[in-house]
Amino acid sequence: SKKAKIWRNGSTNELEECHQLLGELETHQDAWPFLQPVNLKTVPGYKKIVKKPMDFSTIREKIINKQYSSGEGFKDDVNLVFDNCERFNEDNSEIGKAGHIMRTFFDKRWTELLKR
Ligand SMILES: Cc1ncccc1N[C@@H]1CCC[C@@H]1S(C)(=O)=O
Repeated sequence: SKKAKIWRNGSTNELEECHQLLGELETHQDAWPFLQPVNLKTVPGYKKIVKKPMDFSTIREKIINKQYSSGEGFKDDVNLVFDNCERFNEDNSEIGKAGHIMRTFFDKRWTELLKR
């Protein structure tokens, strides 16, 4: 069977680790563009260009409502936030730069959480 993932604190409670990591994302100084859903009324083109909007508050709701069955679903939604950001924003824009910083931060913390 699939080798169980042992998390940093030895817990196998993946979703508790995800909830903790979400808190770190939300309080990061460069999280400001991603805290709430992109405003589809005030951001021209976003609704058409970005097929699956995602943001940190929506991820929080999904954790609370137990909509993730594993850490993988959580990781996929966090990466969706950053992929949407890259698709819509120039790399050297303020929002684009924040997205790259946040993705690097997330990738590092995700790797630290996962001990095979
Ligand atoms: C993440 C993103 N991607 C494309 C355009 C805009 C945004 N964020 C904006 C910047 C600050 C908050 C607004 S928001 C989240 O209120 O739309």
